Amino acid sequence: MAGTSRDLVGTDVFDEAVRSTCDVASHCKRYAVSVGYWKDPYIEYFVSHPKERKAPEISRGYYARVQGVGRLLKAFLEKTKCNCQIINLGAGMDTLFWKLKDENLLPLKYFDVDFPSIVSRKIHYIKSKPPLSKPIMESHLGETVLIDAHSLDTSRYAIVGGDLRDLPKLEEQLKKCNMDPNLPTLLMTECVLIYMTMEHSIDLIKWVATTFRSAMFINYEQVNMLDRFGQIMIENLQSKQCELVGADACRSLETQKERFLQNGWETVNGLDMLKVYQSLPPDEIKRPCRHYSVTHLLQWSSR
Ligand SMILES: C[S@@+](CC[C@H](N)C(=O)[O-])C[C@H]1O[C@@H](n2cnc3c(N)ncnc32)[C@H](O)[C@@H]1O
Repeated sequence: MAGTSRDLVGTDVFDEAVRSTCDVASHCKRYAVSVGYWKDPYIEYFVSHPKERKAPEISRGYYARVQGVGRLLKAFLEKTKCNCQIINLGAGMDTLFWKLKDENLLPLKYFDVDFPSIVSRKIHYIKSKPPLSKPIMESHLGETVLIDAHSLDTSRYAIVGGDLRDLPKLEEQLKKCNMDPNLPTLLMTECVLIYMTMEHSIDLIKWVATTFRSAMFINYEQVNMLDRFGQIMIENLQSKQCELVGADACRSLETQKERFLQNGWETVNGLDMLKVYQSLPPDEIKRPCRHYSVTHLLQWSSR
C-alpha cells in the first residue's frame, strides 16, 4: 500500500510540529532582544530566557526581519492614518499589538490568529500578567471583554484560535470579532505559508484578494530552497516531523511573486533579506555579515 510519510504519521503529529515552530521563533526573538538587537519589553512575558546562546547570524536575521516588517507596517499605518485593521496570520507569541500601542500607532482593530492551542497559551499569559492585560484594557472602549479558552475580543484587539486552512470558519470567527472587509487591511504571515500545502496557501491568498476591498499582504519566508542551505533546512525540519509542504513556492523570489500575481493580486514586490539588512542604518550594523545567507525574503503585495 502506498502512502506519504504524512499519511503514515498522521496530520496531528505534523500540525504539532508546525505549532512547535512558534516556540523556536519566540526563543530566538527573546534571545536577540536580551542581547540588545532591538527593544521589546513584552516578549519576556511570553517566553522564558533561552538557556543556550544563539549564533549572531540568527539574531541578525531576526533583527533584519523585525526591522524590515516594521518599516512596511509603519508605511501602511501612515498611509491609512491608522484607519485600518491588521490581521497577523500565524502570529504565535508576536507582541506587535503592545508595541504599536506604546507608539500610539494602533489600527482601529488588530487581530492575531493561530491554532487554538497556541492561542489559549497566549490568552493564559495575558490573563495572568498585568503588563500584558493592562494595555489591552486601556485600549478597550466597551464594557465587557469577550474571552474564552480559544479567543479574546476587545474593541481594539482580538485573538482568534483557528486554522488558516479552514477559511469559511476563519472568516466567520473574524467577523464575529468585527473584522470589517471594507477597511484598508494589512495581512501578515511571518514564516507561516511554507507550513501549508500550495493548495492551502493559494486558497488563503485568493481569499484575502477577494474578501477585502483594499489590502496589503506582508509575507516573510524562505527563498532559494533548492540550494544546499535550503535542503539542509528541509532535512533538519523533516527529522523533527515538520515537513515544509509549501516549499515549492519558496524556490525563488520569482516563484514567490507568481503565487500572488496568479491569485488575484495586482502588485507584488519582494526583497531578499541581504538587501533588507544592507539597507538598515549603517551605525546599527556594526559587525560584518560575512555569513549571512540569503534564504529569506520580505514580500509585499497589494490590491
Ligand atoms: C514559525 S512560527 C512564526 C510565528 C510568528 N509569525 C513569528 O514570526 O514569531 C509559525 C506559526 O504559524 C502557525 N501556523 C502554521 N500553520 C497554521 C495554520 N494552518 N493555522 C493556524 N496557524 C498556523 C504556527 O502555529 C506558528 O505559530
